[in-house]
Amino acid sequence: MGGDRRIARTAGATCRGARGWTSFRPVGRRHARAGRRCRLSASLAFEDVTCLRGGRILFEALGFALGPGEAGLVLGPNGVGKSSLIRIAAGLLAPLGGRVTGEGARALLSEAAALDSERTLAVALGFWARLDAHGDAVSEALAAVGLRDIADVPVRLLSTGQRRRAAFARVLASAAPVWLLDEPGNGLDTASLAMLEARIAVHRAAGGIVLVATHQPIALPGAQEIRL
Ligand SMILES: Nc1ncnc2c1ncn2[C@@H]1O[C@H](COP(=O)(O)OP(=O)(O)OP(=O)(O)O)[C@@H](O)[C@H]1O
Repeated sequence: MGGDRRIARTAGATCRGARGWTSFRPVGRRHARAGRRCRLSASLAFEDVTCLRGGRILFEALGFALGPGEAGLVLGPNGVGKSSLIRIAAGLLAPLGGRVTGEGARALLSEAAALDSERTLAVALGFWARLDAHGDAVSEALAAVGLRDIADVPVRLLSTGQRRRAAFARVLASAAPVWLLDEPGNGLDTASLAMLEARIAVHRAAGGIVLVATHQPIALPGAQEIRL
């Protein structure tokens, strides 16, 4: 993976964290964050990743690495490739060059919630949670995002903000240590945004990793900025 410290580079992109340039570190090491012992073992790294989409290079030779408890914040104007980066991290889009490595399952929140619109919220979420072998996590996840009272409502009847919270509940119920969140705050009111930030903080405190692409301000203390 190269040297211990590597300057993230890309055509017109920078990658910098609160503690300076990204550094690669051994996977699975105990991460002392705020004096806490981490329970999750996770990592995510982009190494010289180049993205071609629609015949256009969106970013080139992009590199960054996230260890337990860390967050990456993908920033940039419309159409620059933020969602494409998240899709590459999720394994849904192959990079033209470079590679993505990491440890731990990844959960994706994207524009499409991928919840069966004809099923009730609880059943639609349960489908995915059972695939992830965490079927019993649905009720807890719905409570966490404030949707337990409408667990029996069909997904198609949910409002925009409720739909986004349901998509986030799917991430919570997955128990994946690596969260890939594409515009997670879209459609959320102030209280829901605060809930999202709080859940992300709890996840990171437990050693989880979060990679967020967003237009709106989301509190991610100490996050590495990945500017496209
Ligand atoms: N399936 C596709 N096929 C071809 N080109 C695509 C496809 N999806 C997106 N693109 C193009 O890739 C570029 C980057 O799109 P992407 O959605 O990653 O940008 P973004 O930074 O997330 O934008 P926004 O801030 O508007 O959400 C855009 O020019 C878009 O037209």
